[in-house]
Amino acid sequence: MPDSAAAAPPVDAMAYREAMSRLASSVHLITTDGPGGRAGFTASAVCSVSDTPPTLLVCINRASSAYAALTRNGVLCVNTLGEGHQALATRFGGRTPMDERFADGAWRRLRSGAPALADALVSFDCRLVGRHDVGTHDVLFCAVEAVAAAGEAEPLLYSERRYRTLPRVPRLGSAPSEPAKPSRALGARPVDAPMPALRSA
Ligand SMILES: NC(=O)C1=CN([C@@H]2O[C@H](COP(=O)(O)OP(=O)(O)OC[C@H]3O[C@@H](n4cnc5c(N)ncnc54)[C@H](O)[C@@H]3O)[C@@H](O)[C@H]2O)C=CC1
Ligand SMILES: Cc1cc2nc3c(=O)[nH]c(=O)nc-3n(C[C@H](O)[C@H](O)[C@H](O)COP(=O)(O)O)c2cc1C
Repeated sequence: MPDSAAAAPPVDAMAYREAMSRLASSVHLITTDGPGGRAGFTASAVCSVSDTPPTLLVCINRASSAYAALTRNGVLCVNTLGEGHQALATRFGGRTPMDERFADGAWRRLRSGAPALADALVSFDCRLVGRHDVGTHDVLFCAVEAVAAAGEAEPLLYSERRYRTLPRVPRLGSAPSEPAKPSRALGARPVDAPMPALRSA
C-alpha cells in the first residue's frame, strides 16, 4: 500500500453519507407481520445475492422501530416502489406511527403473511435465513419464496436526497409509437439509442 494511502484520514460518517448520496437506488417498503406485530420501513439498502436459491439482502438499522418485529417474525416482504409511490416512501421513512404507515395503499398477503403492496412494481415474499451485524446495521439474508409483479410503472429512485423517476422509454418488445427521445435526466439513455462517444475529462 502506498504511504499516502496508509496516512489518509479515515472517512467519517458524514463524508461517507455525502458520497453515498450520489448513488441512485431503487426504493422498497420492507414489511413484516406475525407474532412480533406488523411493521414496515423504507429501504434503499437492498441487493440480489444469489438466484440459486433466490436470495436477497436487506440492511436494517437496529435502532429502527421495525427491527424487533421483523427479527421476531422471521418473515418479510420486499415491495419495490414505482413512480406514484413517493408519499408511501415518505410515510414509511420514519417517525410515523406504524398503523398510519399502512393506512393508505392496497395490501394483500402472499405466502409468508407479510403485507404485500398490491400495486408494487414487484414484491419479493421472503423468509429470514441469516443475519450478520455490521456497525449500526444488521444485514438480513432473505430466501425468496414467492414473487408477484403487478406494476407496469417506472421504478421510483432515490438519489441526491430526493425521489426521482427515469424518463419513459418504449418497453423492450413493444412497438414505439414515436421515436424515443434521448433524455438527460440521470444520464439515462433509451435502450435503442446509439451509444454516445465516451469523452475523457
Ligand atoms: N441504509 C440506511 O440505513 C439508510 C438510511 N437513511 C436514513 O434516511 C434519512 C434521510 O437520508 P438522506 O436524505 O439520504 O440523507 P443522508 O445524508 O442521511 O444519507 C445519504 C446517503 O447515505 C447513506 N446512509 C444514510 N444513513 C445511513 C446509515 N445510517 N447507514 C448506512 N448508510 C446510510 C444512504 O445511501 C443515503 O442515501 C436519514 O435519517 C438516513 O440515515 C437513508 C438511506 C439509507
Ligand atoms: C429513501 C430512504 C431509504 C432508506 N433506506 C434504509 C435502509 O436501507 N435501511 C434502514 O435501516 N433504514 C433506511 N431508511 C431509514 C428508514 O426508513 C427509517 O429510519 C425507518 O423507518 C426507521 O424509522 P423509525 O424508527 O421512525 O421507524 C431509509 C429512509 C429513506 C427515506
